[in-house]
Amino acid sequence: MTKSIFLALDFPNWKEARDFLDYNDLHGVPVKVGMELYYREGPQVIEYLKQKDHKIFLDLKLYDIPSTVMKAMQVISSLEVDMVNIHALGGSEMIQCAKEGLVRGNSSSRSKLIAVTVLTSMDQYVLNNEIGIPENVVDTTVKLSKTAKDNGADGVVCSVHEAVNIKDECGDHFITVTPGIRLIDSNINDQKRVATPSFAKKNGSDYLVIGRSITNSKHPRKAYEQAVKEWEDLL
Ligand SMILES: O=C(O)c1cc(=O)[nH]c(=O)n1[C@@H]1O[C@H](COP(=O)(O)O)[C@@H](O)[C@H]1O
Repeated sequence: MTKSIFLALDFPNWKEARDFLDYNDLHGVPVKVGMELYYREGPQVIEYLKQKDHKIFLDLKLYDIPSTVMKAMQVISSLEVDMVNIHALGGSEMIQCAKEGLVRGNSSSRSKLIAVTVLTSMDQYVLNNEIGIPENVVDTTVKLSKTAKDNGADGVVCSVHEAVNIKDECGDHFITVTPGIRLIDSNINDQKRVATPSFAKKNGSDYLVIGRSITNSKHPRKAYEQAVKEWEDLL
């Protein structure tokens, strides 16, 4: 799959998501389906989006004991999405089981397994004082990325600010997916580690995830085009 921007479809139901895509003429753009939409609509939302030729990142961030994650991934693999994610914090055995589940569910699975490192809504203070991880954010994301890679993940979710370090340690083929993207003048909301699309491109991101900078914009189509332009100017 070519490097691209996933539009986060953080909507409460398929009708709202579909109306947004239709009204703003965003047919066929790569999309991310997260917990809110998936928990409401279930697997049929994936089928609807496939029928409309969207590439799909299914963002359910699995994080549980290894056998549970394996069985869940077995089910998810039948959806044949382009990317699916887990939390790297689940550790090596859970990551291996996620991969194993994808293969058991569908031996020719083409879904990329992506591990979330440190959520972009967290900063150094939270990591050190609330979670109890003493290292800084960059070292933590790099360590989690190495664990993810060594145990079968195809890439990670991280912020733009760690992507170069992760590429240095894990190699250029190891995928970096970066949310926390803001167009200039957008509200950062609950995100802490943010960056613009052009900064992301220069700093080791393979895929961007953008939600509210586009969905809350007065002109979502224009906002999407601006993001793509910033991104593609640098390709
Ligand atoms: O896995 C993700 O997609 C994810 C990981 C992360 O660390 N941070 C993060 O924001 N996300 C998702 O990326 C999207 C970002 O949305 P906006 O902040 O509105 O652009 C949301 O759907 C989040 O669930």
